[in-house]
Amino acid sequence: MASSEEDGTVEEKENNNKKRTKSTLATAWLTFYNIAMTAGWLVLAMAMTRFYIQKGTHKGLYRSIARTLKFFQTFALVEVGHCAIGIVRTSVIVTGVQVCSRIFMVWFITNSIRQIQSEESVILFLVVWTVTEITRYSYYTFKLLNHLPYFIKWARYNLFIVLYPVGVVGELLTIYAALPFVRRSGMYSMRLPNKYNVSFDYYYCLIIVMLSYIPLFPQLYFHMLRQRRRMLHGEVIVEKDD
Ligand SMILES: CCCCCCCCCCCCC/C=C/C(=O)SCCNC(=O)CCNC(=O)[C@H](O)C(C)(C)COP(=O)(O)OP(=O)(O)OC[C@H]1O[C@@H](n2cnc3c(N)ncnc32)[C@H](O)[C@@H]1OP(=O)(O)O
Repeated sequence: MASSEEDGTVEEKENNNKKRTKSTLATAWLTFYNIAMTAGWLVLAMAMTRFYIQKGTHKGLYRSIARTLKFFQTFALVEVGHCAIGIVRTSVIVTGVQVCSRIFMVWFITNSIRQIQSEESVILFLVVWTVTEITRYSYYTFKLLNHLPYFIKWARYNLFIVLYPVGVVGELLTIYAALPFVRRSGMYSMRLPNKYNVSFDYYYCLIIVMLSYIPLFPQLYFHMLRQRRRMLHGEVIVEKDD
């Protein structure tokens, strides 16, 4: 009897130790990840500012930062994994839509269509993303280190009110600017007849993507407004499961 009680205690202790090791590892990884991402977006901010000061124009700016942008934005896919394995308390769907739409903008629109890289709308969403991500990742970093300055928390849960719609306008204008080039070049499209007997038109796909902002964006925006009420005003909000 005594030995089974002892066994129970040993097992409990082992389980607790395992949980603690797991959460220490998760915290260490998240701290490293958030510091790296803050640094990455700061590098982008500095590169954009330097380019503009030196050249006095935004033309050519995208090409000058393309590599760094592609690397850090693509690396954000890891965040979907964080939610999926439960080391951050965020919805996989919300994070997935956010990250995938950004990756789509970078790889399948801006990077693929040279002619639109100097559009003002590209600079608009790049500046908005950069400000957002520097604020967001530094917020997570300071929070993990238990030293969160109030102004960063304030910026995290207020700036998005303006930046989110402005970023979306930049993205939509960029996709809109891409449409004529996509139609003319027939890029990423498959016309019939072909050996797979499949037809795909990237032009119409882009129109569907633009239309999908209508139902999806308000959901992301209202999610952030709920987070704002929870974090800044301490409201208890019951979120629906994914
Ligand atoms: C394939 C093609 C698809 C096309 C589809 C097209 C449709 C697209 C429609 C909409 C497109 C939107 C495009 C986006 C544009 C822009 O980004 S514009 C720029 C402005 N953007 C923003 O302001 C972004 C706002 N969004 C976000 O912040 C997030 O991405 C989010 C996922 C939407 C919301 O964040 P969420 O994580 O839910 O909230 P938080 O309060 O920040 O965090 C909740 C808890 O989780 C912890 N946490 C999260 N991540 C981390 C981390 N990396 N490290 C540590 N901890 C993390 C966080 O601390 C919170 O913890 P608790 O305090 O314990 O709750």
